[in-house]
Amino acid sequence: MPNLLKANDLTVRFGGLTAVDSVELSVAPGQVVALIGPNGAGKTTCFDALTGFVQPDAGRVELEGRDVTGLPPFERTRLGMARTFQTERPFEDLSVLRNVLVPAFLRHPGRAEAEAVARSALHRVGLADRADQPASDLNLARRRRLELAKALALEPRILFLDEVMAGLNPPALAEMIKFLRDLSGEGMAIVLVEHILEAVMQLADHVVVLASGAVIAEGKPDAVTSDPAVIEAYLGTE
Ligand SMILES: Nc1ncnc2c1ncn2[C@@H]1O[C@H](COP(=O)(O)OP(=O)(O)OP(=O)(O)O)[C@@H](O)[C@H]1O
Repeated sequence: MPNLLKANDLTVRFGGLTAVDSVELSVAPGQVVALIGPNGAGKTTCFDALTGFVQPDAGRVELEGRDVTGLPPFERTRLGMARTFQTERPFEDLSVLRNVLVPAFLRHPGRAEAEAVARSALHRVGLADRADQPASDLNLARRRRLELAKALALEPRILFLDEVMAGLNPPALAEMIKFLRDLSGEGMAIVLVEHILEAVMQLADHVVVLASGAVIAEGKPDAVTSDPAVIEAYLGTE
């Protein structure tokens, strides 16, 4: 299957620190790729460079063969990329529906169409019955689902999820894993930054391990998590 997303030689420096060091990555439609690695390994910075929130110092990002390296996030969004953030930031006083309408309007300027897209995204994540509540009423698991609904309302072809499972209790975690599996089964490509290895093992088709900004291992979840270099990277720094 041809690649949907491809990154070549992606490099981000902060002063003397190379936070992302010549990373190569490709993602096919429907594929779940997990970026893992110890704290400070460069996962979020790599995400930021892929989605346009940080401009890389070197390298290239392609979406369906088109060079998007210089494009700002909103233009990448228009081309089919959507992301969630490590800390969810809903408009607390707005209703759950209105929170999802904001991204839906980016693609659909007409109210009726935007609302249909927003309601469908809420339905998808199991929040349809909360549409009229203020976002501030939602518990952590539902706030995470709201973040997903906001991303889905952008009608992406590739979703970037930054630690969407952190802090979830076991039933909420299992629900999220099932939901993401279903999405990928429908052809959605997903790139995850995730610390919960149990979720990575269950979800990822391909795991990329970063340490000090560089890829130190990649492959199937089982092979990667038993790789001595990976174990060493985790034990050596945490
Ligand atoms: N804006 C910035 N300015 C300077 N240094 C930064 C900046 N953002 C990140 N860094 C540094 O870059 C390195 C990679 O950070 P990053 O947050 O990408 O790692 P991470 O793997 O996502 O970590 P965590 O798992 O803790 O979220 C770290 O050393 C961090 O301190």
